[in-house]
Amino acid sequence: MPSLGRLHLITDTRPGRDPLAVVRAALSAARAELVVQVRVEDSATDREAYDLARRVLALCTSYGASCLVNDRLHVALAVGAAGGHVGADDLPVAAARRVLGPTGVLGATARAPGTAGEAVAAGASYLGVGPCHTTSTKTGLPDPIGPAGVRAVVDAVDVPVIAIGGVTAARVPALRAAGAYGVAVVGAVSAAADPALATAALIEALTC
Ligand SMILES: Cc1ncc(COP(=O)(O)OP(=O)(O)O)c(N)n1
Ligand SMILES: Cc1ncsc1CCOP(=O)(O)O
Ligand SMILES: [Mg+2]
Repeated sequence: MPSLGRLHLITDTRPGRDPLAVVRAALSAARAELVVQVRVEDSATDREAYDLARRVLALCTSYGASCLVNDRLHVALAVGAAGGHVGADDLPVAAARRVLGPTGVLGATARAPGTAGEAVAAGASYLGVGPCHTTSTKTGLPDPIGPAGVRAVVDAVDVPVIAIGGVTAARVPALRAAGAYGVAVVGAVSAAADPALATAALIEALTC
């Protein structure tokens, strides 16, 4: 399995956004270091998810970057993505592992050491841990766990921890100091005036 990239860009497909333009800009800055996770609204059809994932994967492939699909593992398999990401409302991790097979990249959401350990035992190859900070991109989330919460999970598992939720370049050093392998972002890139510049700043912060 190729090593996991440290910067995960999650697509923002809310109305009025242009996820492909953002992915193009981010790839131009991060190139093979980027992981793009295709995430669509729950209301999107499988056909819409498939069409976006196919386009994102083609862009990623041209830069040697990886593409994952959130929630809809059948879409990940259908387009030939590297893997997928599941959380509490999705397939259980063990079932997701069976769907993706032994070599697929499988991310699982966790915010506490206990559930993190269970996810790894069930087959997760990385963990998305958060929300680390307040986010305006997703509603209904529990309180942020901060870098200390990230550290607690990092100490409990032996897979890469990807910190998520309100991550900005300025917040990366504290998350890395807490042991995060990398970060996942929506707004820090998608809402930036210059998504390529914002991506470059995140990569710079991750490589310091
Ligand atoms: C890297 C990463 N971490 C966490 C999540 C959140 O997944 P989930 O809890 O299933 O919530 P949705 O994204 O499906 O709304 C993620 N997607 N990626
Ligand atoms: C999908 C998801 N899960 C936890 S926070 C989040 C969204 C993160 O978005 P942002 O980087 O804009 O805070
Ligand atoms: Mg999910």
